[in-house]
Amino acid sequence: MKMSSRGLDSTTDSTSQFATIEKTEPSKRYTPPWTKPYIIGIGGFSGSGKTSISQKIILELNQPWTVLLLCDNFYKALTEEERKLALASQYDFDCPAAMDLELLVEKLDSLKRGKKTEIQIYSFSEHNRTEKLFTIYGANVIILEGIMALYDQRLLDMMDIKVFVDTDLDVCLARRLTRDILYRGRDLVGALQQWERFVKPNAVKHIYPTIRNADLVIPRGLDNTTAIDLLIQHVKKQLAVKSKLHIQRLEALGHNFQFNVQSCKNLHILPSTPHTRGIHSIILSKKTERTDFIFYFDRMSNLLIEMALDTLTNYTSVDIRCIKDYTYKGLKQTLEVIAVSVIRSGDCFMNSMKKSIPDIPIGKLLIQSDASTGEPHLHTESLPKREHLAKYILLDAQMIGGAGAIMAIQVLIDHKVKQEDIILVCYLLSEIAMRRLFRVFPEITVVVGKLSNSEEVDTTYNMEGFKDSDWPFLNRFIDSLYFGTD
Ligand SMILES: Nc1ncnc2c1ncn2[C@@H]1O[C@H](COP(=O)(O)OP(=O)(O)O)[C@@H](O)[C@H]1O
Ligand SMILES: O=c1ccn([C@@H]2O[C@H](COP(=O)(O)O)[C@@H](O)[C@H]2O)c(=O)[nH]1
Repeated sequence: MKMSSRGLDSTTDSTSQFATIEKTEPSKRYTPPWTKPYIIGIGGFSGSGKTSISQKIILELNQPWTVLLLCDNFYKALTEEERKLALASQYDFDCPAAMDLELLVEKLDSLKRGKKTEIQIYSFSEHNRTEKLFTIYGANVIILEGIMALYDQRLLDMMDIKVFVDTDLDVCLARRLTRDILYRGRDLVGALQQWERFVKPNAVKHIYPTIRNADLVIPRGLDNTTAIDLLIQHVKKQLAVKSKLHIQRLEALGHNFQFNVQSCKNLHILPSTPHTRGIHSIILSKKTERTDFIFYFDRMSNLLIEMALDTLTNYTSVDIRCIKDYTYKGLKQTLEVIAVSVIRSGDCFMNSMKKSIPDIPIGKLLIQSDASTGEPHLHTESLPKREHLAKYILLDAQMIGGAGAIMAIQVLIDHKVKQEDIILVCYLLSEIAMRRLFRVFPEITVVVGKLSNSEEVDTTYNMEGFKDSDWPFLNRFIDSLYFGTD
């Protein structure tokens, strides 16, 4: 195993960089974790075990949004003539010119900047790109794997660690033959001809020299468990540093930020009346029965959804002809309204949402906190596609640290939704979460059932993580909505 000091143990560098950011611009900056994915490049000969090692890393890292990006998807589209040669095993797929490296650089750059990126899938039996698209958004870790992964300087510059899998060429041939015949629709004679004429000479000429770009060399491929474990431990350590920095940034957001609840025109808190206090009393009580909770939470969500709809100003005048030729000067919505639920607690509002706008388009986001770091992770996003402007009502029942809500809003913004078109509806919101939200997104509108201060909620929690003292009853009831248990 060979290691250089470049890729491994760069922990101190990233920490000091963070300190500089905080010093120059105290706590205002927020960088969503997926805009800085950790990129691992894995190069080596065909059949050396690159894909198998990548799969092992994915399994062991067990990180949401780890993406395997195959260089194989970037073979250039073939002409009819070239395709005939390829089908006869007479086409050279192993020289750098066979690959669309420009496109690969463009796509990796897009992913590195946290953009939603579409990759066309390649068919080995057709020797061509298919119509099938693979969409990647919000990757935490990207593994770029392929024979040319360590070839282009622009790709190397984007990688956090570069790995070369150094397996003996004869072993590679044996493994490649079995795989290509079994899974890639090839026959023995053609596969051997291709190997002798193109694969082997190019491996020596173009691929082996890329070993010098590697931070880590893994001899014997998948069999080298020591080297693979070392790599996995290193990546885990780097990811832990990254998520610690992210949490520190998030935590800093709420501090030293003077925020006046009374004068914020974008914050709408449900007026405290005997009626609304009566509903809070039922919802917040530990003793409330499940059926009562569901009934009164539904009442509460009706009130909050009505409030949210009242904040919309995008109306145009219309003349309504009534009976006896009376004309009513009415109003009509000019923008479509879309509901986005943060699974699962946001779903508690869905009933009321559909009662107000029956055919409302619905999007879903699944954001969960990592139990050990407290860092929120985006697991699923499905948003209705819209070319035109729309208003987005984002629904989440409770917010303590605000990290999940910040991430949810950032996802909408990444989908080209403007801050001023987002209305966040939340039943319970802690003051710290509110300060963080407005610090990062001052233009959003927030509709709240009840603002909770530190007397009601222990704000020393781990961002979105819950302690026993943090509103566990609401979680219990949200669970009961789904699973029918108390
Ligand atoms: N250490 C190993 N022992 C046995 N078979 C292996 C080993 N590593 C990989 N293989 C098999 O060899 C073939 C090629 O491995 P793969 O990971 O696809 O290589 P690459 O992506 O570098 O072309 C696959 O069928 C894989 O299952
Ligand atoms: O249409 C194609 C495209 C590529 N190849 C061969 O694939 C390997 C690279 O893939 P690995 O997964 O790294 O083995 C390359 O050596 C090409 O010869 C192909 O046969 N047909």
